Amino acid sequence: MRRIGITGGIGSGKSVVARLFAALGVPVYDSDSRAKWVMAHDLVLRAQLLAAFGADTYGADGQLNRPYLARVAFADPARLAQLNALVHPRVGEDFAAWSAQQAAAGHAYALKEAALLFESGAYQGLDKVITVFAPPEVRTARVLARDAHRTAADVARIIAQQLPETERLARADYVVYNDDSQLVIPQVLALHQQWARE
Ligand SMILES: CC(C)(COP(=O)(O)OP(=O)(O)OC[C@H]1O[C@@H](n2cnc3c(N)ncnc32)[C@H](O)[C@@H]1O)[C@@H](O)C(=O)NCCC(=O)NCCS
Ligand SMILES: Nc1ncnc2c1ncn2[C@@H]1O[C@H](COP(=O)(O)OP(=O)(O)OP(=O)(O)O)[C@@H](O)[C@H]1O
Repeated sequence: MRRIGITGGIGSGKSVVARLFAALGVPVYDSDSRAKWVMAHDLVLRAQLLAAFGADTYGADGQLNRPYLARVAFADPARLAQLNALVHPRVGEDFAAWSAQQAAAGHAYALKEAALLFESGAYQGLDKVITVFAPPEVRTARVLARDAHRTAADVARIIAQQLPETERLARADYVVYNDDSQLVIPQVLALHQQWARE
């Protein structure tokens, strides 16, 4: 089974494109939601996060205090690197177990959706990588329309902490253009037809 990564900057349309592949029956692993799951359920990781980020990391209900962690992590690259160093290896293990199940189920390929596929090194375990492209101004407008709690400054800071668009495009095996320059569904269908039968 081929393991294909799908990445792109915040608001590029990774989730929309991943949902199109899912509609075609392709298994999709969402790194963002799985990262939050392991942060909430892995007891060793919980202890590490509490030691690194303090008691406010989890609320009284035991749930991850995402606004607190976002504020601390996104304000300081060193703290963000510390968070990533704790979380990403666990997400890698979780993905390995998940993708083995998909291979056993007989799928021709599976997708791993991750905002930080290159930044986290997770691309190394994959056969190919798709980058979903949209220019920063389009991505910012989409995120502001989607996330009421985010300001333009928040989005700019997150974009600044992510890989430059040019590098994400150069390192991709395939690009899905989600910048209104062309329809997205035909691009997804063309890639699916290439992998579904191999
Ligand atoms: C810090 C957290 C709790 C903030 O959660 P919150 O729901 O407020 O933001 P969300 O997860 O939607 O992130 C918003 C956007 O920021 C970007 N982003 C997320 N995590 C990171 C990160 N570690 N480094 C840089 N950018 C990131 C992504 O583009 C994401 O779409 C969350 O981002 C997190 O747990 N990050 C660490 C785990 C991780 O790296 N997840 C991504 C897996 S690839
Ligand atoms: N081509 C498009 N036209 C209009 N809206 C779009 C388009 N593509 C995505 N969107 C919208 O833009 C927002 C961002 O898309 P999506 O959530 O798929 O991006 P993402 O890359 O997964 O973002 P994040 O990194 O924040 O998870 C969503 O509200 C989505 O509905």
